[in-house]
Amino acid sequence: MSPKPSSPRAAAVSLLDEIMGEGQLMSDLTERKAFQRLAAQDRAAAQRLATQTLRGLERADRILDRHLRKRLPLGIKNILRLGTVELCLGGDAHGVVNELVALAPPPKGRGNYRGLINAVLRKVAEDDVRRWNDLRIPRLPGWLRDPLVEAWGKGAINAMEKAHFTGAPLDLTAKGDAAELAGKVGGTVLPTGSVRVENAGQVSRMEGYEQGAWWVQDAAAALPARLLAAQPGERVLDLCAAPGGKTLQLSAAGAEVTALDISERRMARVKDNLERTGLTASMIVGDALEHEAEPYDAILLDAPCSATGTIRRHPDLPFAKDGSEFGDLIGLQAQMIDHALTLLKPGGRLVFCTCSLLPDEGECQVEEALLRHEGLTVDRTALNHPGIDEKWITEEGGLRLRPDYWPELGGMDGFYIAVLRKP
Ligand SMILES: C[S@@+](CC[C@H](N)C(=O)[O-])C[C@H]1O[C@@H](n2cnc3c(N)ncnc32)[C@H](O)[C@@H]1O
Repeated sequence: MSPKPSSPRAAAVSLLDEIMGEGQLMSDLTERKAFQRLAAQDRAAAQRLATQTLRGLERADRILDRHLRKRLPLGIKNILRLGTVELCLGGDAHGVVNELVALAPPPKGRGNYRGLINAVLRKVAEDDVRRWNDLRIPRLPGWLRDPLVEAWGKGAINAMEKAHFTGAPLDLTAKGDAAELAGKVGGTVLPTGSVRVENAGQVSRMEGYEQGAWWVQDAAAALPARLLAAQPGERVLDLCAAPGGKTLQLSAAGAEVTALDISERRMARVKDNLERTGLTASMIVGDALEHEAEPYDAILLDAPCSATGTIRRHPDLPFAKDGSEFGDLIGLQAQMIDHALTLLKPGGRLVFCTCSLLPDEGECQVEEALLRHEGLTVDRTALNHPGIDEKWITEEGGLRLRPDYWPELGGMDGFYIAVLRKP
């Protein structure tokens, strides 16, 4: 069931239905016309409701299991999940229950979902709200938890799940001076140079947005371009560029940047971002594997990947995906590394990175690239950057970033980064 998104709650339930029922990602769904027809504040509210429901889904299901005797259609279950999470997070019972009851179809024959939703949510409001904080931190689904436990151990995964449940603050990259920006937006400068803002409101209303003084970019996602350390006038290729956070960093460093991405729709966002910030880059819509050009001084390859490092910000991913596409992505990443090396000058540097927690998309890719390409080396000295903890450096000389790092500062996205040097 997919109610018309006439209100934030209706839109949030539709998002949940399509994420869990059809394997769609929230970032794609929120760009659709039906969603865009909502007012800006309703869109934000719907996303917030769907996001908090996904973060608390396991807890909601544990509570609901005590009240439900039979399997329900996904749409009805999602109404109950959203209501349970809202009530447990302090939502007003009267308003929440009444509106959610109306989202179910009217009673027909023996099916009365409205009556069921009303009865169950009222019980939740009376009996279960106080239990919420005693329930365990929601776990990742087995298809993702198992390989991650194998890679990083149970303790680390528990800590990552805590970070996923907590969510993420807003991180900005300054076009100019980070300390000055932090002062203007009421943020703090992180050890690696990003600016972190707690409890930020609407991004487009923040100081400096219109002037393009900064862009939104997680602290971990800002590191690949920092480690590439582009010099003024260098020819740099951003091989999978959209929506363009790293392109902006390379351009702000004074490099002559070519930004390439296969997606025309996503490249339009690179264009918007360049316009807002007053930065420049040549833009190409095309397949990275087919790109030919004069050799570049440096290449940044932020390859398409499982995005499992971004679950703090995108809690829909574990519910929309099941890992079946990851094998193809791993193959594509290796092909991209090989092709990127053909586009690089001798002595040039290739920064390979993925926002993934899976070693197959990080450490293993680099180990295998070193075996395939004689003379290719990992530049460990490039990791000599403020804020980088030695413990993050991997055996092969890359950088492993995880959501459970910096817990006292508010965490970071999961990422893998390595700076490779062509012989
Ligand atoms: C991780 S995202 C890049 C994020 C970007 N670097 C940033 O910082 O904003 C990966 C990108 O790879 C692009 N992509 C996927 N397959 C590609 C291909 N064969 N050639 C070029 N780009 C591709 C996707 O469209 C997506 O925008």
